[in-house]
Amino acid sequence: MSTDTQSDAPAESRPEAAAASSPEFRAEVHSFQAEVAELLHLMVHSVYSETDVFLRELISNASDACDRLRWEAIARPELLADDPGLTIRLRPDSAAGTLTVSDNGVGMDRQELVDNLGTIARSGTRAFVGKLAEAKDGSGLIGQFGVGFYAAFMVADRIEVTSRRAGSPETWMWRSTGANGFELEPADAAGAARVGRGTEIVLHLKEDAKKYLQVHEIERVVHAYSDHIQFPIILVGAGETSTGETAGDEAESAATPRQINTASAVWQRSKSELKPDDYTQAYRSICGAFDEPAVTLHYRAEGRQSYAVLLFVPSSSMFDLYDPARKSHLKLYVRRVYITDDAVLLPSWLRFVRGVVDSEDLPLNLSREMLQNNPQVAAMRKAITGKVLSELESVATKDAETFATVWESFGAVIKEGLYEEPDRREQILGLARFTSTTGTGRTLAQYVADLKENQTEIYYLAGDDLDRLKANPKLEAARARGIEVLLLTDPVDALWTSLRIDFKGKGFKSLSQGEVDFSLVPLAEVAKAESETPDDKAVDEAAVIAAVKLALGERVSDVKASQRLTDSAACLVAGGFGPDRELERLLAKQNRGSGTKPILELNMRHALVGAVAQESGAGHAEEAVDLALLLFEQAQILDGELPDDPAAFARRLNRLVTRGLPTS
Ligand SMILES: Nc1ncnc2c1ncn2[C@@H]1O[C@H](COP(=O)(O)OP(=O)(O)OP(=O)(O)O)[C@@H](O)[C@H]1O
Repeated sequence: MSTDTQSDAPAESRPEAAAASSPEFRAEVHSFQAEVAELLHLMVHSVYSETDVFLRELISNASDACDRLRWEAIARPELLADDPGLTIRLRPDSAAGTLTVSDNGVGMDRQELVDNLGTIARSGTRAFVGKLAEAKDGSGLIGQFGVGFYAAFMVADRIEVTSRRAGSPETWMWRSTGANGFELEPADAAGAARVGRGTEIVLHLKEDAKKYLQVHEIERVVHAYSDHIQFPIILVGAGETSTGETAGDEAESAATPRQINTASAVWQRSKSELKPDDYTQAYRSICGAFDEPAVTLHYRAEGRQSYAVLLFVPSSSMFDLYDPARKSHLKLYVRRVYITDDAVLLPSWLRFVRGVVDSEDLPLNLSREMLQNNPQVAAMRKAITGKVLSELESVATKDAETFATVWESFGAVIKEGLYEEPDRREQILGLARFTSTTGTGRTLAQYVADLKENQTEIYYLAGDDLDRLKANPKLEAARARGIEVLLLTDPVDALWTSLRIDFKGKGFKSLSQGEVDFSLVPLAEVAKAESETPDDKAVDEAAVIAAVKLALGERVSDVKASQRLTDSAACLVAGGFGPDRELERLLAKQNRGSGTKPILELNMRHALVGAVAQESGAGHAEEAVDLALLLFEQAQILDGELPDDPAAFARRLNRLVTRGLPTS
C-alpha cells in the first residue's frame, strides 16, 4: 500500500515489525502518499494569506462525520445511544498554544486513519498540486479544490488526531509534523477516556497562527464560513482575549461552553428570511467554495413529493470538471439526515451545480443501490433538471452579464446535454452562446434572425483554436456573402454537431464537410465588384483536377473545384457522409478514426492552381507534382495539421522558390 513505509525500509520502521518487536507498542511509522508529501511541502513553504480555510475544512469534516453517524445509526441505533447529541467542539488553549477541534461523529479506525489521513483519494490531485506550485497565493486554489484536512498544516507545525470509530473499543492516535509521514499508535488511557466516540484533532499552532487562539478570531471564522453547519459548534476553554492576554474576566467568560453558530438547515428556511449574504455563506459552507455563487436556486417542491432544494451555480470553474468520475455533487438529505452525495440528482452535464436536496418522503434506510433505481429519485431528478434549466433561462434574459460568466465556465459541459438528453435539446440550444464571425455571445435566435437571403442552414467551422479558425480559408466564400459562421472551439462541439440536429428548422452545416453551395445567396457589394472583374486567367478545370489527382494519389479521396474559396488556393474538406474534419481528428486522437480521406478543393481562380495546369500542359510533370503536393500540404497546415513528411515539404518548397528566384 502506498502509504505504508516502503518494504525496503529498515525492518524496525515497518508497521508490523514495530508492533510485533516490542512488548510495549511503539508507534508505527508511515510515509505519506507522494501527492500528499508534495502538497504538504508546498503548504509549509508557501505563504498563504487566507489561512482561515483550515478551520472551515476541519469543521466541515466534523460535520460530515456527524452526518455519517446519524445515517449509520438508522440501522444501528445503539451507535448513538450513549451520546446522542452530535456536536462539534472548539477548544483554544493559550497556555499550550493549541486549538482542538473535536466531534462525536463516526470516528475512524486504524485503517481509516491510514487511508484517509495519508492519501488523497480524489483524482485530479496532480494537476491541482501543479497549479498550487505555480500560484503566488494558493489559498484560493486550496478552497476551490478542497484539500480538506491537510489545510491544517498551514497553521500547525504538529497535529495529533485521536479517533475512535463508533461501536469500536479501540482508540487510535495519529500524529505528524507534516514533514516525514506520520506515526500511529493506540491512544493512551487519557486519550481513550477523552475520546469516547469520534475524533479529536489537536493543532499545535505555528507562531504566526496564534491568532486562532483568540475567541473573537474563532468566532469570526465560524460566522464567515460555518454558521450554517447543522450541528452545534460549541466554543470551550480559555482562549485569549482580543488583547492577547489569557487572564481576566473576558477569558473567564470565554471558558463557559457556548454555541457560536446558528445550526439551522438553511435550505429549510423561507426565502424571505434569507439575505444574499446568508446564501453566499451557505454556499461556501455547504459546497466548500470560496467564490460567490453566480446563480442561487432555492425552492420547495410540494405535491406528489415534497422536498427542499438549495442549489448554486459557482462563478468559477473547478479543476475536476472534466474528470470522467465527476458526477453531480448534490447532497441528498432525507428529513434533515444526510444520506449521500452520489444520488445523481442531476444529469452529468449539470455536474457543476452544487447544493442540497432534502426530501420529506424518501425512506431513511435507503441503500445506495436502491437510490439508483428509485422512481421517486428519478422523478426528482427530472423536476430539478427542469428547474435548473428554467432558472438559467431566466438569468440569461434578466442578467446577461452573469449568464455570460456561467456560460464561459460551464457552457462546454452544458453542451454535453445536446447528445445525452435529446428531450432537452431545444432548451439547451436556446441557452447556448457562440463566438461567430459576427461577434461573441451570439445566440442561435440571433443567428437565425440575421440569416441572409436564401440562406437555409446554420454554418459552422470547428477547430481547437479561435484565431486559426478565424484565418481559415473555408470562411472566404461565406465572408464574401456576409454569411455568419459559428466558430466552435470546444471538443464537445465536434460531437453534437455530428448529430444532424436543427434549430427552428435550420440544420447545422460544417464548412469543412461535403458540398457547400452558396450560389443562391447574393454576394456582398465589395465581393461582387471583385468577382465582376474580368477573369482572363480562366483555367481548364478538368486538366487541373486530373493533374492534381495524379500527383496526390491515395492522399485524398477526391479533388474538386471549390465554392468556398475566394482568395486562398486550396482547402481540405470531409466527404458529405463521413464525420466532419474536426470530429475525424478528435476520433483519430483516440484511435477511433474512420480513416476517411479528405477531399481537396481548389480555387480555380488562384495563380498557383493555374500554374499546375500550365506545368502539366507543358509536359513538366515533376513541377506539376511539386505544385500539387504543395497545395495539399498548405491546406493541411491551414487546418492546423502537419504535412505528413515535413522534411519533404521543406525541400519541395525550397525547390520551387529557388526556381522562381532571378538567376544571378
Ligand atoms: N473528523 C473526522 N471524522 C471522521 N472522519 C474524518 C474526519 N476528518 C476527516 N475524516 C476522513 O478523512 C477523509 C479525508 O478528509 P479530507 O478533509 O482530507 O478530504 P474530504 O473531506 O474527503 O474531501 P474534501 O477535499 O472535500 O474536504 C474524509 O473523507 C473522512 O473519511
